[in-house]
Amino acid sequence: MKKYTANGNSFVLFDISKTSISDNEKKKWVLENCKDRDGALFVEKRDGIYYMDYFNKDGSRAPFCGNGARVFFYYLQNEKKENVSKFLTDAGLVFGKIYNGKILIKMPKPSIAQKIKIENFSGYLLKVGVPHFVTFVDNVDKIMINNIGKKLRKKLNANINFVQKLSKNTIKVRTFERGVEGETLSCGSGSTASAIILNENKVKVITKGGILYVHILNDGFYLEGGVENV
Ligand SMILES: N[C@@H](CCC[C@H](N)C(=O)O)C(=O)O
Repeated sequence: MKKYTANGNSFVLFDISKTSISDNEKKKWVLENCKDRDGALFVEKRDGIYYMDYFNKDGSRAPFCGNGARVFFYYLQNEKKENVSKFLTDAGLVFGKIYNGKILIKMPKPSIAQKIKIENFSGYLLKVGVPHFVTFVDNVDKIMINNIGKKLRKKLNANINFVQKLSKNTIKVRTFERGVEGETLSCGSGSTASAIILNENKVKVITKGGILYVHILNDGFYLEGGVENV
């Protein structure tokens, strides 16, 4: 078992590519080893291609994790020395590349954002591999995220992102994550969902765990950030 953080989002990684274990065993490993972590990544191989199976710390499986995908790609490149450019997830095939020492992941194709109003918060519901609610607020630091974040997460069954616009293409984001049932230091798919709503070509996302960049290119949305081996 290895431990990583990616912009403050913390994971354990189990490489089971040479064996296979049941879903019940996976859940047991997650609950036993994720106490101080946000989630777990299982490295597997299916029909000759690497496959990322992601679990939140509460043992629930999620089809995708943006920061987790960066860790997964880092692990394949740097630890397993595998010269691969893509891997499978439950949200589809994901492409990765290394750019200036940072890991860039092409995010799953987002769904069309749906505008809603809930508990006095206007915002957008959209899926970037997993469901997100994005709401713009005046001061993100003033949000009582463990109260209102929790309430919205329950009502919408989504990850909840509170976003403050700092300049044309810089935002500050705090995320209440489903399956962690609390605020994480950053969320890759939540940062991407927030940048998609901002709708600029390159968005700097400031989170409690550090800085992420979301690039909006012709062929899709790319998430850039560091990975630390801890
Ligand atoms: N931290 C992740 C998202 C992980 C999944 C999420 N908690 C869910 O269950 O929807 C990220 O970086 O994208």
